[in-house]
Amino acid sequence: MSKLKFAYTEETVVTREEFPLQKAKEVLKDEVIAVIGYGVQGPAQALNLKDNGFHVIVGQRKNSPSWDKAVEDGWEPNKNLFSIEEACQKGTFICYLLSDAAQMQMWPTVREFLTPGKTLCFSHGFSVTYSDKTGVVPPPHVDVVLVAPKGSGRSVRKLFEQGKGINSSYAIEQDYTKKAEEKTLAFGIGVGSGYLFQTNFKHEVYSDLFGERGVLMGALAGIISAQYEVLRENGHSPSEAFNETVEELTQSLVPLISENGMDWMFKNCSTTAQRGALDWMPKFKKATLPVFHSLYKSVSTGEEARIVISSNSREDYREKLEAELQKLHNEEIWQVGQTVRKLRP
Ligand SMILES: NC(=O)c1ccc[n+]([C@@H]2O[C@H](COP(=O)([O-])OP(=O)(O)OC[C@H]3O[C@@H](n4cnc5c(N)ncnc54)[C@H](O)[C@@H]3O)[C@@H](O)[C@H]2O)c1
Ligand SMILES: CC(C)(O)[C@@H](O)C(=O)O
Ligand SMILES: [Mg+2]
Ligand SMILES: [Mg+2]
Repeated sequence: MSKLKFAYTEETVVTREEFPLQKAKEVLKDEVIAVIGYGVQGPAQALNLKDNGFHVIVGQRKNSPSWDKAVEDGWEPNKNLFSIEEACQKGTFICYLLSDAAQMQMWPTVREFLTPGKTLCFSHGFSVTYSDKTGVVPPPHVDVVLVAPKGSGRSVRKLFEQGKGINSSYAIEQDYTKKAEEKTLAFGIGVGSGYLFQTNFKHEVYSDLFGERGVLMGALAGIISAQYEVLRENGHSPSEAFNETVEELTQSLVPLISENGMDWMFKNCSTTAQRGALDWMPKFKKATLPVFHSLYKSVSTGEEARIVISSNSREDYREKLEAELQKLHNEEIWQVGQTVRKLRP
């Protein structure tokens, strides 16, 4: 565990060099890790743990598409794939990876199996931070911890298969055994984290909800849509509008930002582009800053959590969501994208 300087601030970071896989396996050697839920994060974390040699079982609702997916992925019913209840009973380190709304619904069941000394692990601070809405209040005799990969479950698995890793935040909410931190770090290394940085449940959920509604997904999708629309309204062809909005962003410029930062990406564009981007950057910042302020407020007051819980708990939630995503899929820009992607050399 080292203290690293991030610009002017010192933070705690744990790397694989400091906490090797061998040590992680030693720390968790007597634990049965039960991954509850096999949606997006569940498969990635469970498969990475299994491939890394941990004792892991999966708990999932029977007769569900996720159960069938688990079987397809090689999990065997009654051997290492069980109902949620059975897995919670067998597991000593319970990794709660149902959707956030489902965590709330299944809580009365899961709570029954939290006997003294077990660990309850989350990948999001949602259920515990908004306990006034979710009712998720863990008993005092368990460790309550968090390992939150900072990316989609798809990337968690893909990067692991490529021999790389994603970064994760970690937090300890309750340390009953006095070994919570060691176990959490071992688990974080086990699921394939490249490194782990320290947070707390509240900061994890606030930043995560803010980020995904903002730059990572909501704001990104919004400004992409706006720019495409203006280009199309002004007579630009679909391929030109798409290339100038999405394709160049993902294929050329974001990889440059990833390699060496925004300034370096700017340095590798023309002086014409630099002048215009530097002039327009503050205008976009000014236009969006109030939106970001109201978004943070909506997160910190619990309004976003309330919306998530009320909409995701509805019977017809999946169908409604599918219809919304289908609408996005059918938009001209994303239809054009299908053709453009096929043209990539
Ligand atoms: N999706 C991601 O990549 C990602 C990334 C970081 C953190 N997280 C966090 O990880 C956790 C799991 O998220 P996810 O996106 O993998 O979940 P998900 O939406 O994919 O759902 C996971 C499982 O919940 C089950 N489920 C849904 N409703 C249920 C119900 N009423 N009763 C019982 N089971 C039910 C589904 O069968 C599914 O297998 C959440 O806390 C989420 O915030 C997710
Ligand atoms: C992958 C994300 C957006 O980082 C995650 O937070 C999620 O909720 O799926
Ligand atoms: Mg999230
Ligand atoms: Mg996230």
